[in-house]
Amino acid sequence: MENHQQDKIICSSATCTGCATRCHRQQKAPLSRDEALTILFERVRFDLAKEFVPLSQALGRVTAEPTYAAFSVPPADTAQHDGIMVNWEEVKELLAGGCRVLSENQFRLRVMGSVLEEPFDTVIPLEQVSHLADGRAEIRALPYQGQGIGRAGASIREGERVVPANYRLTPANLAILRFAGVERVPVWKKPKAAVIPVGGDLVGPGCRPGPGQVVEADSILVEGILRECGGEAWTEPVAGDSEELICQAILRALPHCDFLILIGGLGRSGAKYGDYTAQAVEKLGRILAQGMGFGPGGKAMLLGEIQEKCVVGIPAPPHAALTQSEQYLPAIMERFLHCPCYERPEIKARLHTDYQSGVRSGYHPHVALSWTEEGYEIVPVRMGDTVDCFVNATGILIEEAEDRLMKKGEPATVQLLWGEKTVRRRSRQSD
Ligand SMILES: Nc1nc2c(c(=O)[nH]1)N[C@H]1C(S)=C(S)[C@@H](COP(=O)(O)OP(=O)(O)OC[C@H]3O[C@@H](n4cnc5c(N)ncnc54)[C@H](O)[C@@H]3O)O[C@H]1N2
Ligand code: MOO
Repeated sequence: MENHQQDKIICSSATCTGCATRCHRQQKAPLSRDEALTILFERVRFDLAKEFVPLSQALGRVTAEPTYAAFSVPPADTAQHDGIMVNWEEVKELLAGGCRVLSENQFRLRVMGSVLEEPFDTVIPLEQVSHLADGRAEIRALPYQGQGIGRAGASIREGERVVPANYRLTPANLAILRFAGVERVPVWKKPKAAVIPVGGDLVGPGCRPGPGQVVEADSILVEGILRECGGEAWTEPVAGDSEELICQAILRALPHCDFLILIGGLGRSGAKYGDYTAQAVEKLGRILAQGMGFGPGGKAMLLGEIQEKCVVGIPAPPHAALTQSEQYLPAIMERFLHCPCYERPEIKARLHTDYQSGVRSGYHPHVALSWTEEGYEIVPVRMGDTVDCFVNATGILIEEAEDRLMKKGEPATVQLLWGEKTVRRRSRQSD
């Protein structure tokens, strides 16, 4: 198990970088996000039940099975335009005999959408027909056989697969399902997550924090990301700083959710310094990975399992919660829903300043982008729980290498938080 807390040689230094102890914490490379998720996905089940929902409630839901057309559309052969229905063989013979005039019983005037009538098999559009005063019709040329007919099932065939399984339903999908006679669709039940903030220093929403206190805000971030991915999430009361209180909160929430998110109490010094979350997870289940790659916050990130359910520990400093939640939670939701949850286009851009990646991991900070004549430039935002980081950032800088000084002007990968229209509109003025 890659759990640093179980290493035998471990120092108690608060700063775990480059010290002389050479403990296991320094010698082991942290797991990457993908390695940690692979361990989680191997050990924990991510099963969801199916449910049928009416089309009116199916937007954005993910299909659990393919859906098939209940009937053919159109249900019968129909005229594709206003015109006259004719029998093609009869018209051919008339024209061969040098006559272009049809008597009243040789055609029928019909509007678009009219069902084809025996013995007719072709529709000549009105624009190509002259009506004579005596009720007869004159045509100009021989149409091709079957011209102007929309065949039964030409749009949709009865039994045809309309939407495959594991497909997130769009408005267009709902329209074609309705057209094909499907009114209830099988979808995966939304993955349900209970969120438990941990910390005696937290005060509720709308409260003014006193010295040493902070408003509990990480849960609304986590809930929002989960909902954007198609999940259902709610926040439990804050758990105080003790193993027992955290265990009680976990056991209260666990029966009602598919997976559990704990926020905070994950400091690497553990219980010795008042952080009990990892200890509580170990007491009730097991830690599968802790202390993963890329900062901010990766050192405290935890994945575990309690009663066969996935447990995620998110570091609490808000910018760390932001970074880690955005990188882990959509991946977990994708595992539940078998379909992409959060797609961010990646671009290459040039660094406007030097950046230092994490000492024992990579770096995924939020950044602003500046749109210039030569393309995008990556401009830092003010880190931490700042408006700059939470509002003005338009991308995430992706650097996997550890302990690397990225130099000004160097190309780097950025995940865009929006499409380019928004990113350019919010383009940061760089100096
Ligand atoms: N001895 C060490 N201490 C710490 C280390 C370390 O390596 N050695 N790493 C630091 C780093 S880096 C991180 S990241 C944090 C991980 O912190 P926790 O997840 O344990 O966070 P807490 O201690 O519970 O809280 C930190 C801070 O965040 C604010 N906070 C907490 N909960 C919320 C919430 N729900 N909403 C908004 N803000 C929240 C609050 O100001 C807390 O004081 O560990 C460091 N320590
Ligand atoms: O891991 Mo933390 O880098 O202070 O947020």
